[in-house]
Amino acid sequence: GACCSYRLRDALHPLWQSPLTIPGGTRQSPINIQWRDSVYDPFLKPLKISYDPTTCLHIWNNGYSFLVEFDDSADRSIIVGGPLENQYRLKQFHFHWGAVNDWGSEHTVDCKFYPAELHLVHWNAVEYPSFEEAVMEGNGLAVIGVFLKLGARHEGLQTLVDALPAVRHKDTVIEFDVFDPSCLLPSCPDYWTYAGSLTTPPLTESVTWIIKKRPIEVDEDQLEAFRTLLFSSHGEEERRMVDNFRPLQPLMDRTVRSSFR
Ligand SMILES: COc1ccc([C@H]2OC(=S)NC2=O)c(OC)c1
Ligand SMILES: [Zn+2]
Repeated sequence: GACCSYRLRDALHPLWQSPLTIPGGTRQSPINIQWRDSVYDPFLKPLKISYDPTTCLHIWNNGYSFLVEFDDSADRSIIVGGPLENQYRLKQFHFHWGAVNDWGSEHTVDCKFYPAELHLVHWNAVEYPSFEEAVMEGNGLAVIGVFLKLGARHEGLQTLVDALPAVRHKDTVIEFDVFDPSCLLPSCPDYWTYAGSLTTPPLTESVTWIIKKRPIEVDEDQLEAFRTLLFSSHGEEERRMVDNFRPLQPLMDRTVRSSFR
């Protein structure tokens, strides 16, 4: 591949103790997005996003990342349009980040890593009865990926950052009852889209990826706050939660489409 060797791909990754690609996987994530190889698709619709901030439930540390989870028992926080055939319900969002600012994102653009990446996770509640079922289906999930770059302080993110000390250890949770995730989206509507997978076990090939072209800006203190979280539970030897991203996977027989020229 252009910017990465795949010999690692078949190794065991320290973080997950499982193969980095599922045997026979043809649409694994993350990937490098080579801007000049992406194909403008004029038939792609604008992505419509409507989130109800009161569907926010809690923040918890699941030992891989910290997740903000939402009440997905009705169509109150949804996305529709873009490359999607159906309406998808927001289930949770979380981040991936590095130990230093030179890396941390899962996807790369022209082989460039960002210090962190946000994943807004949605499931196809039109065709499937639950998130758990949708995770197993080719069109079950839609994940919006947003790159974070080092820059100005992000006021919307700060309310999340202020809650992180309460979820420092794995399996800790706090109530978080009003938050509007649209404050974490860049104003630019442009995105790339491709067919991919979850990036941690079960690695299922069920994700329609929507990767925003423009990053959002966060400051150094906010990135450092992510790095104060722990993979480890209370009472265990402390292991800092950093570098919770999966190595790049081969593009194989896929085309990345863009919503912009
Ligand atoms: C069972 O639910 C899961 C499991 C794994 C992931 C990983 O796959 C991506 S993408 N980021 C991750 O941390 C997930 O995220 C949507 C949801
Ligand atoms: Zn993720």
